[in-house]
Amino acid sequence: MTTFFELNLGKKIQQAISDMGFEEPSPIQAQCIPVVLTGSDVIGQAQTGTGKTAAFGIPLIEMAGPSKHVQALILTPTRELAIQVAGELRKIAKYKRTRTLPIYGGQSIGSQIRTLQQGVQIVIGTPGRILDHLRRGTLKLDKLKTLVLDEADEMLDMGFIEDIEAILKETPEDRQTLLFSATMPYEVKNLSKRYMNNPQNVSINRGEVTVPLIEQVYYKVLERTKLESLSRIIDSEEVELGIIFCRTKRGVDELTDALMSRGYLADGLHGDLSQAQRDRVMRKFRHTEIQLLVATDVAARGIDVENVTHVINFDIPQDPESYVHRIGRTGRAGKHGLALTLVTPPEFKLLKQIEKETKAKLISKEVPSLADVAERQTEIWRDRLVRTMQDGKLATYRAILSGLVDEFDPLDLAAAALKLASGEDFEAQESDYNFGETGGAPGMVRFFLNIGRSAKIGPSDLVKLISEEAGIPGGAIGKIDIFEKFTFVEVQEESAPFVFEALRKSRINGSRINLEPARPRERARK
Ligand SMILES: Nc1ncnc2c1ncn2[C@@H]1O[C@H](COP(=O)(O)OP(=O)(O)OP(=O)(O)O)[C@@H](O)[C@H]1O
Ligand SMILES: [Mg+2]
Repeated sequence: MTTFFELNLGKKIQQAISDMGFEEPSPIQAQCIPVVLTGSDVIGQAQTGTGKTAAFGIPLIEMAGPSKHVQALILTPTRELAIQVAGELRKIAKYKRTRTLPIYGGQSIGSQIRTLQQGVQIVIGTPGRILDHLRRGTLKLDKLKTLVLDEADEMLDMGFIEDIEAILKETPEDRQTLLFSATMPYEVKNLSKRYMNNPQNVSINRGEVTVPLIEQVYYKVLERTKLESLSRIIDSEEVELGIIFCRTKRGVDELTDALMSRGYLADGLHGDLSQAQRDRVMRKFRHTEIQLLVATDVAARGIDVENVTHVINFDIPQDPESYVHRIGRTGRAGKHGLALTLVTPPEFKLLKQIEKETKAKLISKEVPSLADVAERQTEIWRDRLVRTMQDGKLATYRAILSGLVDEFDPLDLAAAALKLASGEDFEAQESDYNFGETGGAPGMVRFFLNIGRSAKIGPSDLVKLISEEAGIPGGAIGKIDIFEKFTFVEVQEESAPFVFEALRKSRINGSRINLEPARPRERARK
């Protein structure tokens, strides 16, 4: 087993790597770093989440000299990835202070130009904006020593190849060229030889492209009940962070809205959003302010967010490479992950093709029934409770309870605590969900709001807000049930149209309220 020490890296870099918490090099790092340091061209292939970024990042920083010219250029297919790779390089360069800069579209070109003028040694960018700078003469690559194509097969694909060739023309012939990806189809490897000089192949785990730590499952679903299937699947899983992939931008918008109105903490990411919006969504996801990131393939490659437990293909990916990269957003750096794919009948052929080309075995599971979901929820809460108890550090809570156990039944106390903590009123759900069957109050219409307890708005605030916005007396508002992620409000029938109109237009904490008259829910099958 190689250690970072044995790789003969500078002290400052070794210290930085140790600060990053890396104890030993991953296989691709152990094999690539020495070869890259000799100046060779390298084609590096290793599974998703196995540290390819540092496999080129560490030697790049090691080789960076004091000259203020751009010495290395890393190209990535998306802006988010450019930002992330730049972040990882900055960490490696923490003590050496090599100057790095991410350059991507949608960001002020002026500030990029000013930083470039001050001298940058390593640029990380997306092809379009890099070309823009080359044409303006604000970026010069004539002293470039190393060019890296991260996600190389994507970069050499039709969508990017012209831009890449145009950029290559601006670089010295004798540059070092490094290609990295988890997938490297034969044709791409062949094509890449045109741009490389006697490349060394470093390939880890030949023949097995997906990560064994990712459990792969598929569900047979029908197009028209896909959303309901997805909700049940999510509700019966313990999702810490999940990425849900859709085929189109519009699909992302629609699914995001639908999930939000069902009370999930979700937000969408695709290429038609402004850069500020894209940044905000990624930040919220990285800080776990949202639980579900709904995205197009813009998030399929390279994106590394800690604790993504689930990847869900709401729409099955169109080719096996996309599948490999999408599911690779989980199961990273030695962690387990779950990849769930929804498949409609006409898509079965695609599924078979994915299985064949990735040599992966997807297990088939049934979409859970409502009764299954209820059972799973109970299990999930039971597990969480036991885990919390076993983790200890309960002194404060025990102190609160110690005065109560003499007076009340401990089981009742525990039940009340669980009710509070779960934020779900399982008892209330029995009757309220089945509106129309066990009956909401007569003469009342119930509304469903996508704001919940997390919005920190109490019942009296809601009464005030609704009565003011809709111009109805407060007395027209009946029962309000605030759950963790959503709220039910009952309103007298004659006031309902005003409430509907008013709430549709209003915002709470800056975001649009999703509102719909509550429909009777399917009764859990017993
Ligand atoms: N030697 C190491 N020890 C521990 N963690 C590491 C090591 N190298 C990298 N990591 C961490 O592993 C995670 C995945 O690394 P990285 O994003 O470079 O994977 P990748 O191989 O580029 O994956 P992808 O194919 O999806 O782009 C990152 O969070 C990174 O910080
Ligand atoms: Mg990567």
